[in-house]
Order: sequence, then C-alpha cells, then structure tokens
Amino acid sequence: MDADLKPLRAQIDALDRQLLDLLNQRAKLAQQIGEHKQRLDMPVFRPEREREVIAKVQQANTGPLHGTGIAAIWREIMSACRALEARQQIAFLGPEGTYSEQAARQFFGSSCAFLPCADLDEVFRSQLSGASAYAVVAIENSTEGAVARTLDLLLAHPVLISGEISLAIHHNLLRKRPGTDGIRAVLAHPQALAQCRQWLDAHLPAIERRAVASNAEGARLAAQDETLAAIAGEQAASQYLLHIAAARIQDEAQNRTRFVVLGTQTPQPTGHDRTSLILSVPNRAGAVFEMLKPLAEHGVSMSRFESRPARSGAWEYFYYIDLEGHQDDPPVRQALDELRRACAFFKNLGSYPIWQE
Ligand SMILES: O=C(O)C(=O)C[C@]1(C(=O)O)C=C[C@@H](O)C=C1
Repeated sequence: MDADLKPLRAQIDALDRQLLDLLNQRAKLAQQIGEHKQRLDMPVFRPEREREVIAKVQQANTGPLHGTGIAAIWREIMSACRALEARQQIAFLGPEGTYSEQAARQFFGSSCAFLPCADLDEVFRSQLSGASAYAVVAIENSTEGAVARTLDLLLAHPVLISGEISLAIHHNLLRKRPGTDGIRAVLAHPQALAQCRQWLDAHLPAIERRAVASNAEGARLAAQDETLAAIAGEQAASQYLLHIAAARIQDEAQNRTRFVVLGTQTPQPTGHDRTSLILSVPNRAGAVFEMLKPLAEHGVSMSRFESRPARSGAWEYFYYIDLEGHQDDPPVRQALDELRRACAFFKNLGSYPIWQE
C-alpha cells in the first residue's frame, strides 16, 4: 500500500531538496566559468573535461547506481550547466526521430537546440556556416560499413571532428496497427534495409522494399498509410505513434553505428583519444605500405582503415585512417609529421576523446 511508502518517499523528497541546492551551486560555478570563457573567447563545450568529470564520478561511485546510469545523469547535468554558459544548436540528419538525433541528444544532453536537416550536405552546411555550433553525422555501421556520403563531405569541406559517439542500433518494424498482415511495402534508408535483409527474406519475402531518405521519413509515411511499414528505432515509434509490429529485426544482434561530431575545435588530450586522417599516395607498387610505415615505427595503433575512390580514373584512392592517441602525444605527433611529408594528400580531421558508455 502507498501509505507504507510514505516515510521512504519523505526521505527521497528531503534528499531531492538537497540535490537541487547542490545542482544550483554547481550551475553557478559553471556560469562563472562561462563568463571567464567569454572574456577569453574560449569554446564553451569542452568534451575532454566532460569526459573527465564522468570518469571521476564513475570511479567514485560505490553503487547501487550503475556506471552507465551515472554517465547518463552527469551528461544531462553538464548539458543544463552548459546551456547557462551558451545555448548551442546541433544539426543532424532529420526528420525528427532518426538515430542521428538519438546520437546528438545522447552526446550533448537535452539542453540544446536541435536542428533536423534534409540531407547530409545540409547538415555539413549548417555547421560550416556557423548556424549550428556542432553537427552529428553517421560515419560507419558495424554491419554495413562506411557511410560514403559522410566520407566524401569530410574530404570536401574544411571540418574538424570534435567528438564521437557509438550507438547500439536496434531496428524495429513499425506500422499503424499491430501484426504484419496487409503490408504492401517496407520503407527505410537503404542501410537499414540491408541490415535487416535476412529478417525480411524470412518474414516478408514477397513484399516490396522501398528506399527512402531516412528511417524516420519512412516512419512518417507509414503513419499515414496502413499498408506501409517502416524500419526504425523506438524513438521514431513514439514520435509517429506507431506500433512495434516486430522488435529487434536487424540481422546482427550487436549492430552499432558510430557518429562523429563536427565542430571548430580540437579538444585537449584525455589519455583516451582518437585522431582521424585522410591520406592519399600515388598509385604505385608499395606506396600504401610506405604510407603506413611511420605509424609502425612510432608504435601508433590504427583502429580503422577505409578507402574511397579518388575519381581520378587512375585507380587512386583516399584512405580514411583512425589512429589511437592524440595529435599532441609525442609518438602521434612524430608519425603525423612524417605522414604529412610523405603523402601526396594529407588532411588531419583532428583528435577527440574516444566515446565512453
Ligand atoms: O569546466 C568547464 O569548462 C565548464 O564549463 C563546466 C562544465 C560542467 O558542467 O562541468 C560545462 C560545460 C563544459 O563542456 C565542461 C564542463
């Protein structure tokens, strides 16, 4: 009975008052930091500091709260404190309800303005023009590989990567009513259709698969027509008031997407950082081997190696390389100096903290 809960709830109420006082004390300190940053024209958002804050509270945590819960709470606390320093806009690939929006909200917390953009080009433009302080774009999926348009735009524009976030992606079949009877077409982004191929082959083999600009766009259309189903996340289900006709239909249970955060600053080293580069070498025997030599010589690990055609017609490629470490760490700095000298093309997209759940 609720009456039995009364004394415990009274204790929670008293603690909440204390928490509120403490949070407001914390917010006042963030405001003072904000004034200082404004005087010195320093960036408000400091991902390396936020990472440190979360690591410290997780280390101090004796439970029963879990580390992931602690991280989520502190991300929101810092988002609210950050908003007192400056309210920033974050661009992402819309419409509302996409995984990109989920990544943007998880990374920056909810005390920001979020701008859904029509396509990836517009997401980049919004950040480059300064209309948005940051942008969040998908770069690779563990099942389907690289997001080609993102790679091309990273090459074409003068952008810096200020952070990353990796999300577990659970696809669901969404529609206006429960069950799969009467579905005429399944709508989703081509990547999501590909990630659910086996499930669709087994459960809806004769049904049309229609590629649309985003999963959320598919969900929006499915909300208007009973004969359409969409593949999308739970966020899209609640956004467009759809039923989950089948849950977790992706072929790989461990399906994840990595997103990068585009900004104007390179965060300071945290000891757990990644550096992203785009390189190119002439098309001759041994050139790629030579290109990678400085990394081996300085003991720098490579966590990703991806190639895209250079469209020169000469079988030349751009190589997208992620290194472990920060560009200010001496071994990485030395390797970068040598790569800069040796490569026909060298672009440093910057160093940023590795995402921590
Ligand atoms: O330490 C800072 O630079 C702050 O502005 C404070 C704070 C926080 O709330 O802890 C807020 C925003 C920054 O991104 C980092 C941390």
